Amino acid sequence: MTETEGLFSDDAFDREPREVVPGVMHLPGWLTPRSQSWLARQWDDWGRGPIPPHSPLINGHPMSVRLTTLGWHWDSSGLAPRARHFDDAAPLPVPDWLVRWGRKAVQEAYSPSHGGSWPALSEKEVAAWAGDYTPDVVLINYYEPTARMGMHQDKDERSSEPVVSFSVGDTAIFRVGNPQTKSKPYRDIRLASGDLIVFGGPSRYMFHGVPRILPNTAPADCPVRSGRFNMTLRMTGWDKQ
Ligand SMILES: O=C(O)CCC(=O)C(=O)O
Ligand SMILES: [Fe+2]
Repeated sequence: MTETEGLFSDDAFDREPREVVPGVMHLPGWLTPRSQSWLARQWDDWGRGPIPPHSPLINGHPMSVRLTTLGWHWDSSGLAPRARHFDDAAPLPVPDWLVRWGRKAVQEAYSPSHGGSWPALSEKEVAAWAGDYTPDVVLINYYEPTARMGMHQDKDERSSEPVVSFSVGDTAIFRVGNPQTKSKPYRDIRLASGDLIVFGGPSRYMFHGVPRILPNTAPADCPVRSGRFNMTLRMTGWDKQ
């Protein structure tokens, strides 16, 4: 990015909650530094679980991120209760505290106080809906500063409830696309450490990706010294039986 682009990008002005496009709410700095540290520490514990961080293959090529999951296993063929390539291990469960964070995220992101055009519900209606939000799968990605993620849709879930995404560590350029194509129109926004983004409704199946990580941009007190974690909470709508 040139200096001029940096000066005039949307984010240079605005670290307030905002609707990026209908259904996509960005709440900068939503996680406290303490919560960010907590999440970073969990990665170490989760990584020692039955499914160690690994780079799934997409069309035979390893992704540049390292991934582990909670609740369900993910690979390019979709979600499964057990991990074929890891001795059929079952992932660790989604902890209750993370479900609660997901509910709070949905409630706050879609609060009418932020002026989003979707879902056009009252505060009370949003609270009732958010109270039922029960994510049963979490994908946790670690990006080295050189890692990226190509444009894709999150569509392995049957449920169309929103995706809740938390970021910790270096800032990412996050590409908010459209539901039809991997190409334009899209908008690039910065997801910094502690940012929350929620995408649902008309944007639940938008294409999105991470074209770039901005190295050495994590806050000084962030326990992630290099690179970035992102975790996405989702409801699968699938039954394990
Ligand atoms: O790292 C991000 O912000 C996005 C991750 C993502 O799109 C995914 O895990 O499906
Ligand atoms: Fe995604």
